Amino acid sequence: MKIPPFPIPLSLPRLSNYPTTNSHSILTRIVRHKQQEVVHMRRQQSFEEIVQWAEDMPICQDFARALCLKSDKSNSGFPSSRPSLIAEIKKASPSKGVIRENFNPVTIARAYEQGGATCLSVLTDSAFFQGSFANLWEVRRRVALPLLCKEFIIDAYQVYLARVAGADAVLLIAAILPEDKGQRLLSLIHSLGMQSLVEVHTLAELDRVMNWLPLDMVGINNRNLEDFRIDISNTQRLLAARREQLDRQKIPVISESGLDSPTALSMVSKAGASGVLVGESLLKKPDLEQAVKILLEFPKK
Ligand SMILES: O=P(O)(O)OC[C@@H](O)[C@@H](O)c1c[nH]c2ccccc12
Repeated sequence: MKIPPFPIPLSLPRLSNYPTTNSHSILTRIVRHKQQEVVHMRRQQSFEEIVQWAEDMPICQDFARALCLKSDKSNSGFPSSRPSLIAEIKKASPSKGVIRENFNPVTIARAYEQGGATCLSVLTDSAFFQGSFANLWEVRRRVALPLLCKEFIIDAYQVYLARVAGADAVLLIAAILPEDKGQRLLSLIHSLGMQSLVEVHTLAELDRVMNWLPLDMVGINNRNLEDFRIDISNTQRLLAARREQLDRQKIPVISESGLDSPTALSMVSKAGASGVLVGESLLKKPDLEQAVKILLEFPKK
C-alpha cells in the first residue's frame, strides 16, 4: 500500500480582490476562487497519483447509517424529538470572520466526541473559512467518528483529495452544481466508497436533486449562501412540502446552520430532520464538550 505524503504540501493561490458589489454574491466569489485553486493543485500534485492513493485508502464508515441509528426513533421508525448531531469544526466564516481564536481541530473534535456528537464536519476551505485538508487528515488520524468533508466541490480532484484525507462523506452544494455535474460527482463519490450530503436551500433545488441517484442524505441549509441570512423555518418549509417523498425514499434529512438551542433542534426534528449540522453556536462557547451536552439535552416528548 502506498502511503500518501500527507499533509500533501499544496500551496493555494492568494485570494484576489474581486469587487464586492452586490452583483457578485459571496458564493460566486468562492466558486471563482475554487476554480483557480483546482488549477493550482493539479499543477503541484498530479491527478493520477491522487487517484492511486485514493484507491489504496482503507474502507469508509457508513455516515448516514451512524446518524440514523443514533437519532431517536418513534415506533413508526421516523425521528421523534432527538436528532443526531454533526458537529462542525470551522475556524472562521465569511460572514462572522474568526469564530474561534484558539483553534486546534483535534482538540475540538475530541471535545465534540466526548459531548455526544455522532459525526463531525471539517471545513477544508482555506481562503474563506481558514480550514484545510490537513485539518481533516489530522482529525481522521486521531478521532474515530465518521467525517464529512465540508468543501465547495466543483471538480473530481477535490473528491479524490477528500478521500485521501480520510473523509467518509463529502458535501455537494446544489446551488453551485449546474446540469448533470452534481450527478457525476455523486457517482464518483460513491465509486470511492464515500457518501454525500447534498445541500439545498430552496424547494426548486430540492426537486432538482431528488433526481440525483442514489441520494444518501439531503441537507436543508437554513442559511442563504447568497446573502448569509438565516431562517431556521426553512427546514420546516421544505419538509412540509416534500416530507412524504423523502420518507418514502428513506432519505435522511439534515437541518443545517443557525441552530443554537435545544428548542431549535426540537423544532427541526419535529419537522422531520434526522440530524442537525451545528458549528458556530458551539464554537463560540469556551467549553465545547459541555456546549454539546447542553445542546443535546432537550425535553423528550
Ligand atoms: O455555523 P452554523 O451556523 O451552525 O452552520 C454550520 C453549517 O451548516 C455551515 O457551516 C454550512 C452549511 N453549508 C455550508 C457550505 C459551505 C460552508 C459552510 C456551510
